[in-house]
Amino acid sequence: MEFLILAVVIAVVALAVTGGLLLSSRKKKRLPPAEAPPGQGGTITAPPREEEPRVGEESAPPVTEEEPRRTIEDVVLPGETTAPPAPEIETPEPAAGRLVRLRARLSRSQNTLGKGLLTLLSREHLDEDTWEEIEDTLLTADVGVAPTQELVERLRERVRVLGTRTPEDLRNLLREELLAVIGPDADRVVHTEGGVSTEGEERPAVVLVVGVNGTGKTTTTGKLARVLVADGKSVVLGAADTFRAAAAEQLQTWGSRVGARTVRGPEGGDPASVAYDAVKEGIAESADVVLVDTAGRLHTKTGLMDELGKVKRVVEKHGPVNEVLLVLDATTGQNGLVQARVFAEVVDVTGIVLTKLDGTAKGGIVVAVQRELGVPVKLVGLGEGADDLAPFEPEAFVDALIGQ
Ligand SMILES: Nc1nc2c(ncn2[C@@H]2O[C@H](COP(=O)(O)OP(=O)(O)OP(=O)(O)O)[C@@H](O)[C@H]2O)c(=O)[nH]1
Repeated sequence: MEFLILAVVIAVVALAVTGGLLLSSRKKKRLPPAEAPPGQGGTITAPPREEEPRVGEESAPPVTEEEPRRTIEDVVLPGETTAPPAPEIETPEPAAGRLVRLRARLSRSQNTLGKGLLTLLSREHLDEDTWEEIEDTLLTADVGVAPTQELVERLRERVRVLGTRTPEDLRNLLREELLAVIGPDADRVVHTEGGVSTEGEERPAVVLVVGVNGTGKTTTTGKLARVLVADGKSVVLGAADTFRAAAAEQLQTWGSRVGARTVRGPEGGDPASVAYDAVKEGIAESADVVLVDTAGRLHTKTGLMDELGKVKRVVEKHGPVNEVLLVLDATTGQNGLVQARVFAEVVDVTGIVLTKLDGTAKGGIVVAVQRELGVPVKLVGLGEGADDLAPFEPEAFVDALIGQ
């Protein structure tokens, strides 16, 4: 019995010893080969944790970035700097007469408003139905309710007095009445006369460009710079729309094409400070005009008011703002009028720029927006081309509409 107990004890001890040996040999296998760092006499040091291979990395070949081969021209010697090639300065088209040159772009308004009205007025019997159609044509072209009623009233009166109507008579009559409702005598000049700054220095004229993002505001600012350069003015641009990084980039590209410097701020920075710096730069450069592109997020009226109000106040530290141009997209119709109202409550708008008039039959918006704000349309956008922004001339506009 004693022998039996002794044999069992020996067997258990033997098993325990063998198991222990096996475990220790496995652990050793997982350790990396021992390294003897210089001067440490073969002390085993485990590599730092992050150097242990991670899942999926064991089989991947080490990534070695191959340096691109440089030619002798690429090597920059100490003291040398690489300057980007200077952009070619363009000569913009003269601003005068652009509307006449671009008149064909008004073809959609021409067909619905101009030719549509002429066809209706030429009917032999101008009965109530025809007058209703004339009214509808004007309303469809976004002329607005009150101006439409006035215009129809005037046309009825004059047609009655006229008696017999030749096509020529009708054309002249319509031309005169459309012109009267647009306002031939309004001041449509973009005022760019400089002055004297609060510090007594020569000061450039300052034009703030406001409007909802997406109406073509930044492009319009860039195109307006070209109009001014074409008129012999030197321009500095202020990229105060700091909420859209691409806007500053876009504006700078427009500026560089006509040699106008663009003052930018950090993305999301204070628009008022960019506007202030732009005017400061304009004074330092003795520029004629500083054009400031502002941000137009219409999220809340108070937010907009705070932001635009601040930009204007800060800029006015240098001297008064000459123009506040409101950019509106002509294709948005009534929505554009709502925007116009909000902006007019926030800043004193002095002129309207109607963009995308080339893509709409709603040329009558010119009348409606002027009525809404009591402010003249000064410029119209008639295409995506760099020189497709034209000073608004009522005569040329009406002639284009009725095909003269
Ligand atoms: N057809 C036409 N396109 C225009 C006109 N004015 C601007 N555009 C185009 O409208 C497109 C959209 O412009 P927007 O989205 O308003 O861009 P943006 O000019 O940077 O405007 P912001 O967002 O205010 O900075 C651009 O491709 C412009 O070239 C115009 O008068 N006619």
